[in-house]
Amino acid sequence: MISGTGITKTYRRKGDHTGPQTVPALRGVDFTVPKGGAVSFIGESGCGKTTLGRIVAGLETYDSGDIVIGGVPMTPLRPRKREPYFRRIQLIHQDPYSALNPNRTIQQTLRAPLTLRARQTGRSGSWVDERAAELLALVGIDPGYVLPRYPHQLSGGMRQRVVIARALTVDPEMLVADESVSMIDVSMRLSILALLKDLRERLGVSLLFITHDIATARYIGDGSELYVLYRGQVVEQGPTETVITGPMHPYTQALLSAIPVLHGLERPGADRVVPTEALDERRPDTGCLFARRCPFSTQRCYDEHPELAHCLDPAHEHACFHPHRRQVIPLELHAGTPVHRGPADGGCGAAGTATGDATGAGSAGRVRTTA
Ligand SMILES: Nc1ncnc2c1ncn2[C@@H]1O[C@H](COP(=O)(O)OP(=O)(O)OP(=O)(O)O)[C@@H](O)[C@H]1O
Repeated sequence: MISGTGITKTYRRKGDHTGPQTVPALRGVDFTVPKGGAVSFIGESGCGKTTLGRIVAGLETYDSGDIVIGGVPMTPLRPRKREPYFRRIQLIHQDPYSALNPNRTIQQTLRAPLTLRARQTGRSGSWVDERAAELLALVGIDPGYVLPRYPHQLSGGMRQRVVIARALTVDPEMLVADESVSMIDVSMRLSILALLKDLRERLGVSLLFITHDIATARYIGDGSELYVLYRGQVVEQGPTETVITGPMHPYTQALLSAIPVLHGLERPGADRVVPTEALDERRPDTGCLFARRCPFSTQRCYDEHPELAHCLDPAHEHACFHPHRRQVIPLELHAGTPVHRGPADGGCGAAGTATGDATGAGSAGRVRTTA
C-alpha cells in the first residue's frame, strides 16, 4: 500500500512578477492507493495533478507531509535511502515520444534497466533479452518487429506500450499514469487504457491515474477511488462510480457538466456552469478556494475553510458547506438515449460537519436537470 498524508508543495516563481512569488501547487493532500488498487486524480489544468504524480514517483520533492510506501515513511529517510522504495513506483509520461531516447533502439532502451535488474537479482546476461521480449509481448507488441527499431519508426500507441514495458522492467508495485493517453491518437487511447487495466489484473500492479478527463477515470473504474483536485486541494473523494453518478461538490458538478452531450441534448445545468475566471492571486486564500466561482456560495464559504466530510455514505467525502445532489448527468449514451446515472436532486440530509443545503441555494429550480 502507498499513502500520502498532508502533502504540500509550493513552487517559487522565477523572474519578475507583479503577483505573489510563490505558487501553492498542493495544499495538504491525503490519499491511499491499496495494493493492487486503482486511484484516479482528476481536475482542471493547474490543479496540481502532475506535481502530485511526480512526488509520488519520487521525482519531485514535497514541503511537508509524508509518503508511506509499504509501511515505511519516506520523510525521515535521506534521499539515497528513499530511492529503492520510489523505484517501486514508475511514472508513465504523457508524451511517449519525449520519454524515449531517439538515438537508441528499443532493444537498447530496455537493455539498460534490465541489465541492472539482472545484476541485482543474480540473473544471467541471456535473461536480459528474453525478458525484454517477454515484456513487449506482455504489453501487446511483437518483439521481433519492435526491438531493432528506433522510437520514430513506431506509432504513438506502440511507443506508449514500449514506455509501459520499460516501466515494468523493475517489477514495480505501482504505475503512475499522468495523462498517459492524452498525446496519442484517439483511436489507440482505449487500447492503452485497456492494457493498463489488464496489467493491474494480471500483475497486481496498483495504478495511480492522473487525468482531466472524467470518462478516462470512469473507464479505469472497477472498484477504484476518485479524488477531485481543485487548486491543490482534494474537494471530493469516494468510489469512482459514486462520485461520478452522485457528485456533491459544486466543482465536481461543474467538471461533469462540461462533458459534451450528443444528439442535441442540453448540457445538464448549462445555465449554471461555473465560468473559468482569472483568479486574482493577490486575494488571500481564506475560506473555500472555490467560493468565488461557485454559484451556491454563502458568506460562510468566504469566512471558513470546509474540511472533507461525509453525509450519509462514509466512503464519499466532500469539502463543501452546501453539499447537494444537483443534477442528473447523462454520461453514457446508448443509441442516442441518455442513461440517467444520478439520482434526482436531493440534499445531503445528514448531520456532521457537512451541512445540507439549508440556504436552498441548490434547489432544483436553480440548476437545470435533464430528468
Ligand atoms: N516547476 C515549476 N515552477 C513553478 N511553478 C510550477 C512548476 N510546476 C508547476 N507549477 C505550478 O504549480 C501549479 C500546479 O501545476 P501542475 O503541473 O501540477 O498542475 P496540473 O494539474 O498537472 O496541470 P496540467 O494538467 O496543465 O499539467 C500550477 O499553477 C503550475 O503553474
